[in-house]
Amino acid sequence: MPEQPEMTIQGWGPARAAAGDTVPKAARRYLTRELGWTPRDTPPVPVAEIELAPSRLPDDVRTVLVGLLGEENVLTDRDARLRHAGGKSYLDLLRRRSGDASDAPDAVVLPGSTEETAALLTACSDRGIVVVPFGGGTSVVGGLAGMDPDDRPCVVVDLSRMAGLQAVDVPSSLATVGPGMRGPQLEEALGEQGLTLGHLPQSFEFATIGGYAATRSAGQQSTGIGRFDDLVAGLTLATPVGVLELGHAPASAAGPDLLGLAVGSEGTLGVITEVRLRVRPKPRTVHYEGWSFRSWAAGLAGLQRLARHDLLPDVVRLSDADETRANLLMATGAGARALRGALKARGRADGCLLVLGWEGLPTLVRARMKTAASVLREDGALRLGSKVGESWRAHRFDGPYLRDRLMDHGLLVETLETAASWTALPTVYDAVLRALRTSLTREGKRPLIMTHLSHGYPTGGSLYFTVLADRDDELPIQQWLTAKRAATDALMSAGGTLTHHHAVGADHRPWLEREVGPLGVEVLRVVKQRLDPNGILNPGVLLPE
Ligand SMILES: Cc1cc2nc3c(=O)[nH]c(=O)nc-3n(C[C@H](O)[C@H](O)[C@H](O)COP(=O)(O)OP(=O)(O)OC[C@H]3O[C@@H](n4cnc5c(N)ncnc54)[C@H](O)[C@@H]3O)c2cc1C
Repeated sequence: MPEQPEMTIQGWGPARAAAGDTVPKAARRYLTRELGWTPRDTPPVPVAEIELAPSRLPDDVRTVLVGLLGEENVLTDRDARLRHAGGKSYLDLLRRRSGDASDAPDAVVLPGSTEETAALLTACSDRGIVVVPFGGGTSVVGGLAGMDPDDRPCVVVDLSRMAGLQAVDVPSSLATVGPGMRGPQLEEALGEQGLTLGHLPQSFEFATIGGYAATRSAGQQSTGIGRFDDLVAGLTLATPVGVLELGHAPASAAGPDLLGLAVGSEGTLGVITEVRLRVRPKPRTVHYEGWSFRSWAAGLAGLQRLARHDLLPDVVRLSDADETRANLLMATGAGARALRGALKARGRADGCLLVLGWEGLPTLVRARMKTAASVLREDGALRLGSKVGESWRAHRFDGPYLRDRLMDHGLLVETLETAASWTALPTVYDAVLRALRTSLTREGKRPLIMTHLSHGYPTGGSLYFTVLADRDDELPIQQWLTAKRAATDALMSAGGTLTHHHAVGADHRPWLEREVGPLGVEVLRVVKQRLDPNGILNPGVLLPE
């Protein structure tokens, strides 16, 4: 199996790049002007200085776990515990960069099969040990916080030993995959058989199949191929009280959908130990292109019409005017200069950029593109060509690397997302911008909020906000918590969902009751009580305190 590189502890990627480790000049200039930002050096403390309390794993529990998994698969060393402390949200990174690893587990265990996982869950349940399933560690909602009201010792279950493509049923387009497998390795293995899964979130390089299923992830192509929920045909869930095998036939009317209950359970009901995925042939044609709309409202209207006529492409990404301007002004090179010039010449300097991606059989792609183009032109859209689309595609995984560099120089950088109906989208958009601007504006400092619509549906779409602001060096955590709380209240009041794809985690759980109602929360509690009677599975996430 291809190797899966280890993630750095205080940021994104396999290791911090030594060369070119600065904010590009154009971005520095633009952000200084926009934000009232004072660029300064705010590097992370050396990893060796991160504080870590001694492991609290009782000796007798360690002996039991070693008996089940082998000495080499029960780790209590500093490096293993630090690598499994929390996820990759802005707040996670702030903590790790400041030397705080108080959320690190007491031990990391690596089961190799469903049977071993089930046995370790029963052992931990019997002994009151908290268990947090861990995929790629890319949660941005505190999904790995391991917070337990009773402060019991905590074990992280790392699924990287279960990371293989186990079987492919080509006629049925089904692949059976270990939960710890990451996207690039899965795509490589499927590609050898002419197949693809096509799930491409921005965290693609490090997130895992089990993590996608546990959080109901959405990828950049989810408009075309569906969200991860749609790609899961079945899965195996190991719980402290037994193993559930869910999803056998291509479709079923045998009662309520238990598979749907496991997908999105965020490690609170069990550990996903195998996933059966719907795969497809690799596309024969791939075409990405850029368009420009005069305004955000015109862009939304254009996409809405495409959605109504079932003409949405596989990738849809409409940037608002602020995101378009920021991307154009921070981009460097001859291509970016030419695009800026062309847009200015055609009176579109303040317009909104739309990236569309089409994949599949050549004749179908051509026909879909032609029909969609005529609809978009009726809405006043201007075709910019494939260079713009290809440039976005080439850089689509760059964002998190730049985030590290911006954090090195005193910036707050975070994202949030929601989804709403076509009718509610403009109100949700306005409400979130207002809330973020109000909470992040201080003397001489204002935030830059860049928004795009991605993931189009017949009934609406998802909004994704990227927030940059000069960091409050005294109270950086409080600064973001205040803004996030205001934005979440605003988007829910305006008709948006609590989360379209980041999941609930620890950060969103105070709002879950508002999303599903008190009875909805009660139903989830009853299911958890049955599968996890001692409440050891990821106690700090999903369900409100
Ligand atoms: C830079 C960046 C970009 C991102 N972009 C996207 C995006 O485009 N789309 C998107 O949907 N998300 C995105 N995310 C969020 C994150 O990548 C997803 O939530 C992803 O699905 C998490 O996968 P993971 O393997 O890293 O899971 P982890 O972070 O390890 O875990 C996430 C949650 O799932 C649980 N879990 C993990 N594995 C299992 C398992 N086998 N069984 C049971 N529970 C399990 C954990 O306990 C935790 O609660 C992004 C995150 C970052 C940092």
